[in-house]
Order: sequence, then structure tokens, then C-alpha cells
Amino acid sequence: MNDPVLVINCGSSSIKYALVPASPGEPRLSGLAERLGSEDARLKGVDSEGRAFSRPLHGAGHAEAMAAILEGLEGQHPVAVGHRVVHGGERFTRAARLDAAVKRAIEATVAMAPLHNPANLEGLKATQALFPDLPQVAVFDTAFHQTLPPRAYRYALPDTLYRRHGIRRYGFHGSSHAYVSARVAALSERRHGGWLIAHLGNGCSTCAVWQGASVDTSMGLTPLEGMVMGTRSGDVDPGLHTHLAHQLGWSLERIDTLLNKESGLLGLSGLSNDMRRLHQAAAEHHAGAELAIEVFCYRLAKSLAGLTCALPRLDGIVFTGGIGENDSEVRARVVEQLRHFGLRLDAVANADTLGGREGRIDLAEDDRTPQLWVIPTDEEGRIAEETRQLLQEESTLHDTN
Ligand SMILES: Nc1ncnc2c1ncn2[C@@H]1O[C@H](COP(=O)(O)OP(=O)(O)O)[C@@H](O)[C@H]1O
Ligand SMILES: CC(=O)OP(=O)(O)O
Ligand SMILES: [Mg+2]
Repeated sequence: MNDPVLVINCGSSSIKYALVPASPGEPRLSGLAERLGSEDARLKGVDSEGRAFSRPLHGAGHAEAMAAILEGLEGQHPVAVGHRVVHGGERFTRAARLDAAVKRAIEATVAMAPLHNPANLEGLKATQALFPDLPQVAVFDTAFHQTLPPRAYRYALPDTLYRRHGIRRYGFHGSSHAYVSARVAALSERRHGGWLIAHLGNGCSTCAVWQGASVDTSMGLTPLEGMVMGTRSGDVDPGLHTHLAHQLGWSLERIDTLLNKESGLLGLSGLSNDMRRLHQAAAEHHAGAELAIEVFCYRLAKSLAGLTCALPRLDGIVFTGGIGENDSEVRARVVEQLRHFGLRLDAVANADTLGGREGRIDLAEDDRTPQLWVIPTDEEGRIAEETRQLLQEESTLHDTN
């Protein structure tokens, strides 16, 4: 493998990794350490011979899991490490080399991404200890959305909260929205027009992209705002907090846990945060699962309809993430609820586009009907690319000085 970049995406209870080679055609080593901190912790992935593996990690935390991941990468020689960092505040409009000041800035945003940034910092620490000589780069989820205009990023709150405390919409899943919007512009003759992206994984967000730049997005100050997610509520009445505190005596910590970990698909269904499981249960008429899927689709359609206001022209909608890439039923239901936009779903292509395949799923024949696309996201590829770019620019700068 030539000059690969090791990409680390440290979540609250998992670490995803990929060794991304310089040439796009070459295979990648990749995997996932999941359920960290529990007895069921496991490491799964694909080894250098392309064989799938899965082994227990028995109670491993982030540091032990990272050591196990690196053990599996023995004999590989990454040239750099690119880290996904979820919150970069207003300071980071692009990737940054990890030095002490950048680390302090990431620490300062922990309060705004409590599920994500502490885990990202754990990942940084572990890889720096294991790879002290490699350049490490932070690639921020928020950076792609730094092009939002004030009408999209300002909340209707007193000015000082923004000016002094940075309270505004930041938006997340930037590497995914950036990759997918660039990919659809390369695939469609409509190029860098007006696109809506629906990133539907465990976290879900929508984004309006005009001429390659993010102009509005559903997530906000934190990755809790917007759509229904696996365990996150998305939008609720902001009066809910006071209501729960006054009427039920709930603490802020309790409310935070409710909204981040016990809500969304899990809360509505009372069953699972996993969309596949919900479809199985809905097929057996589980009322909670049916309701969870219905609310999920309706809220997604509503979010996409709202985001059309951010675009001078709607060229199309792209679905991505585990649900967006695989769930033809969710796609069909969302498209049906957006019928006012004249969308025409190709039911056969929709049913066939699964399992990491990209393609168009509409029957639009004229140039006014918005197109519909499925494009598997590649956050790791994008993070590796940005890491490489930054290091190349730094070395060019170095050479000319
Ligand atoms: N074939 C499928 N049909 C429906 N949903 C799926 C399918 N495969 C994966 N998913 C759903 O995708 C979600 C996870 O998405 P993913 O992008 O892998 O998450 P993450 O945000 O952790 O990267 C889960 O809700 C899972 O059930
Ligand atoms: C920001 C965010 O929601 O990320 P994830 O989907 O990885 O939880
Ligand atoms: Mg994913």
C-alpha cells in the first residue's frame, strides 16, 4: 500500500479506522472496535489479505482498543493520522495540524459536543502515544458549514449570546456532506447546482449545498438539533426543559440523557435504535416501530422541504449513511411526502440501489424535475484527502521558505 493515511473516527463507544492508500483504486484496511467499555467489546474488520475478522476485546476502553487496532496494522506504514473531530467551533474552517493550541481549542468545545469531542480527544491521545513521530491532523465536522450565511446560523436570541458565547448553528457531518455533494456534482450533468443531502446514520442531518458550499443544515449548536436519530430526539419545543424540570423535578443531566440517549427511534419505538430491527418489528405490526418509522420519515421530509428555501434552485436530493444507502422504503416514503416538488421516483432503481451502490433513482426527463440519487458516503476518504492536502501545503510552504 503506498503512503496510506490512517483515519481514526473515535465515537463515544466505538472507534472506526481505515488505512486509506494514496491511489483511490487500491483496497483499504478498515474496521471497527465497538461496545467499548463493556464486556461485549469487539474488534471487527478486514485484514491485509482482504479477509473479514472479528474478535472479542473483553471490557476494553478506547486506549486498549486503539492498541489492538494498531497491532492489526503491523507491517503497514502510515504517513500521517487524520482524526475526525466533531466540533471545531468557529475557529476551524478547515483541517488543522494537531498542536497544543489546537488540542486546547478542541477541549474548549467539549460542552457543545458532549457525546463526541471527549471521545475524539481520547483517540488523539492514544494515537499520539503510539505514533509519536507521525503528523496528526484534525478534520472537523463543523468546518464545511462555516460558509453558512447569518440568516441560517443565527438563532433568534440576544446578540450577546452569539458574540460573547458563540451560540449559533454550527452543523455537523461536514466530511460526509462535503464528499457526497462533490460526488453528485461529478456524476450529474447538473454539476454544482442546488442539492439537498440527507445523511442518515446513527446521527442524522440534512444539508443544502449551493455551488459546492453548505448554505444551511439541520444540526445546530450541538449534534442534537434537527431530525429524529437513533437515540437523539432532534427538535423538541425548547420549553420542554423547563416543563420537565418544574413538573417532574428532572435535573439538567437527566434531561440531557433523555434527549441524547433515550429518545429518537429508540424512544419512539420502545424497542431499538436500529432501523433494520424496526422494519422487522413493523412487519409484525409492532405499533411503536411503525410510529418511529413514520415520524422519522415525516420529519426528514419536512426538513428537506424547509431547506429548499436556502437554494435558488433545487437540482436534486441525495440519500447517504446506513439508512440513506440501504433503506429503499424510507426513501420512497420521504419522496412521496415531497410530491409537491414534482419528484418522480424510479421504483425499480430505488429497490435495487442497496449495499453500497451509487446511482440515480428518479425518472426525471426534463431539466426542471429534481433528480434523486443514492451515494454511499466516504467520510474516511474525505478525511484522508484533507489530511494529505494540509500536509502537502505545509511541506510546500516549508520548501519555499
Ligand atoms: N439494510 C438496511 N436497511 C435499513 N437500515 C439500515 C440497513 N443497513 C444499515 N441500516 C441502518 O443504518 C443505521 C446506521 O448507519 P451508519 O451510517 O452505519 O451509522 P454511523 O452513523 O454509526 O456511521 C442504523 O439505523 C442501521 O439500522
Ligand atoms: C455529529 C454526529 O451526529 O455524528 P455521528 O453520526 O457519528 O453520531
Ligand atoms: Mg457511517
